[in-house]
Amino acid sequence: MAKPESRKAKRAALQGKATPRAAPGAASPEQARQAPEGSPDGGPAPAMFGSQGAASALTGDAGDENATSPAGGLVDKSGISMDDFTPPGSGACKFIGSLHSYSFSSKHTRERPSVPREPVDRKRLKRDVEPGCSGTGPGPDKGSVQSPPTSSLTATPQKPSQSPSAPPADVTPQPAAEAVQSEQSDASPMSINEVILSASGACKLIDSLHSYCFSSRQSKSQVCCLREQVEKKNGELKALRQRVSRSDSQVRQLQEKLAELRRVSFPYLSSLPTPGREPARMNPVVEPLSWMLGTWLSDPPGAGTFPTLQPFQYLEEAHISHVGQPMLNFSFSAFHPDTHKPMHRECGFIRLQPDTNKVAFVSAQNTGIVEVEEGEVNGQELCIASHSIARISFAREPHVEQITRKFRLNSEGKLEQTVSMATTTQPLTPHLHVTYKKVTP
Ligand code: HEM
Repeated sequence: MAKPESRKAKRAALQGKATPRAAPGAASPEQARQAPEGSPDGGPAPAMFGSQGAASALTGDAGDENATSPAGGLVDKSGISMDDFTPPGSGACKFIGSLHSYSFSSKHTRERPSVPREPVDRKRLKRDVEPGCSGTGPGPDKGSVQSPPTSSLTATPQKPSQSPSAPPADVTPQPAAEAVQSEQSDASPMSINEVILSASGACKLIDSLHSYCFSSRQSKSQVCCLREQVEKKNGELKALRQRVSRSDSQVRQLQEKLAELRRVSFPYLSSLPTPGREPARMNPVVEPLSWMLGTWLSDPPGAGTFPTLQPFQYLEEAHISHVGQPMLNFSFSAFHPDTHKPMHRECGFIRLQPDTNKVAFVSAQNTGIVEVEEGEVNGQELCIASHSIARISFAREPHVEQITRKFRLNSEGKLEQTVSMATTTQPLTPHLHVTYKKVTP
């Protein structure tokens, strides 16, 4: 609520618009009474500019828009003229004046639209009725209080209470503070004045705006940079996808070609069991040898001996399987324990004479030997001895002349193989011993 004194001061200022405007130092006695005591020349010292009372004396009433300046200068719709904010000899005021220029232009710009905003209309209406309005219409003060602010620039950022460097509210003399309240509610150009007069606060505000502009520009350039990178990566991704797609189609073509070749070259392959098919049921004939089935790995490494040889070690994989036929298929592959280089290899079949425990062991070895061993299976032990041995014509000497083997499943569930042999130079002597651990069912 504006006190009567404040309203009176405003009314006086309003009336004073018809007369040449007084110089800042020649404010009305009432305004002079409101000025802070510390003012050097009784004029509008910076602290005094924070007082709405002083500002009111300079500019006239808030509702006095588009009034003509007494000096004949340009006056804003709100009654503000540039002269009001640029007292001679004040550097700060010049700076503030530039802000006012912005404020003015901003205000004009915002009021330029073809469809005027409601507050503007209301103000214009108020201006029109003011001179002839004595009782029924709103008076200058009343109208000012009811009118919403026409410019956000004139009110929000420039309130002393919101500016960190603005003079504290309790420093303002009481009448002036009341005037401030009155003028704030009017959203008059006085509000602009008030904030502009707190120069350091305005500077900080502008600085912060500058830094915002700068960081915004930086961010924009970073965003541009990132966009370029993203576009580049998208291009690369597209190229890679095309390559993958080409590769996929090539793989498909090769698979089709391979299938075609298989059909042409091996017409019978198409009838072979597929890998996903269930394993064949074991033929009952070979059931006494079922304990040998599986894939086995030497554990520990096999040990080799012979009178003519240095003892040696080896790794060996034994694979013993069936395909439903009355026999087992086997392959033994030995490797060097350090280099894993392939060494001795052999593969063949183990047959059982039906309804007996007689076993025939048929093997072909990479050393050029083919042999048949025969023997018996008893429980989980198979003992066999060479029945016939043949070799290639250029087989190395000394030639093996006799071979005996023993397979057994030990108490630990491991498979053991023991091999002895006789050569043209040595009698029957142990040559190999290896224990295998099962690695597949
Ligand atoms: C039943 C199967 C095998 C037979 C009949 C056989 C036979 C022979 C014979 C006749 C020799 C020559 C001995 C001499 O020079 O006095 C030999 C040597 C040798 N055997 Fe076997 N062997 C068999 C399995 C293996 C296995 C599984 C290994 C494991 C790596 C192996 C490793 C060797 C080695 C390292 C030598 C000495 C170097 C060589 O002559 O290559 N043998 N073997």
